[in-house]
Amino acid sequence: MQIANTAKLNSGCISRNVGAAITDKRFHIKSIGWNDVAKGHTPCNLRNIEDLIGEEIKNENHYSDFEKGLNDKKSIYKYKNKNPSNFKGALKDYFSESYKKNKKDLNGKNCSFCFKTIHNHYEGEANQVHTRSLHAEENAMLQITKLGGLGVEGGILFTTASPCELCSKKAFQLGIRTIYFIDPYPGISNDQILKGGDENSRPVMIPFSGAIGSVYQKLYDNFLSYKDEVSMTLELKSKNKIGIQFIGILESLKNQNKDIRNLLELKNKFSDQDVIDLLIKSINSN
Ligand SMILES: Nc1ccn([C@H]2C[C@H](O)[C@@H](COP(=O)(O)O)O2)c(=O)n1
Repeated sequence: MQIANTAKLNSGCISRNVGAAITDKRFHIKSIGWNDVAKGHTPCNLRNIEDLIGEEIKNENHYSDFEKGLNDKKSIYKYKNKNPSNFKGALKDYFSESYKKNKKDLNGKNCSFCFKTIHNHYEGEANQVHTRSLHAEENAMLQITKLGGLGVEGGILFTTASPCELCSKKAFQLGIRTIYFIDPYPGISNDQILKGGDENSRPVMIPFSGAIGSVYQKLYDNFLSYKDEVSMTLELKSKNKIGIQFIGILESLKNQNKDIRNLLELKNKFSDQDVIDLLIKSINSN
């Protein structure tokens, strides 16, 4: 899950960042994904409403024809209301006034917009399908297909947000048997998809428990190599064993601790107590 959690930092979605990792049943990693736009599309965090709400459209290739209000003449799609009649108009209507008034409060931050939120707002819907990104789980599944990996039947999906209905169906179809998740994502995917069908093939949803993110890092990061830590802990207690064997450790710590640096530079000989005091001080200050 820590790998899925790290993968989510790649996401350019401005609504939610999600990471996923798929393993086989023995926890060998098969693929990693995060929510991201289709290759070649520009992530939302790099786009700016200013490109679209002015008279002239800027940075054209970062926006779809639909967003630019240039719907294909043959398209049967229409916004329900006359005003705004297209997405460009909707974006202006949604943002223009508040943007003009409060732009300075962004302190130079890019004014990105969420297509899904605005489109749904004018449609009067709450449709998750309008997200520009592929979902993290979906991207992890597609990575296996794209790069020709082995099957994941019986495998495990780790995802930082529980899967939506579409990704749940795909997980089911791939034969994934266990889904670990952190945040519950709203919707009926669990009741509608994962608890449907053949009981013997249903993936089981398990809320993740354990250290994650910076807590994981704090818990597992070594201060010293474990070998040195054990020998130091055991041998510091027995007199006259210190001397030379700990000079190596002190050397490796000297850049982190100025007391150790001073001691190594000023003294040729250290008493056992010097070494013990410094190491304890150094461990405590870490
Ligand atoms: N299980 C999930 C749930 C959501 N998302 C992604 C898709 C969108 O990029 C964003 C949507 O978040 P929200 O519905 O909160 O706007 O999160 C995802 O990758 N996996």
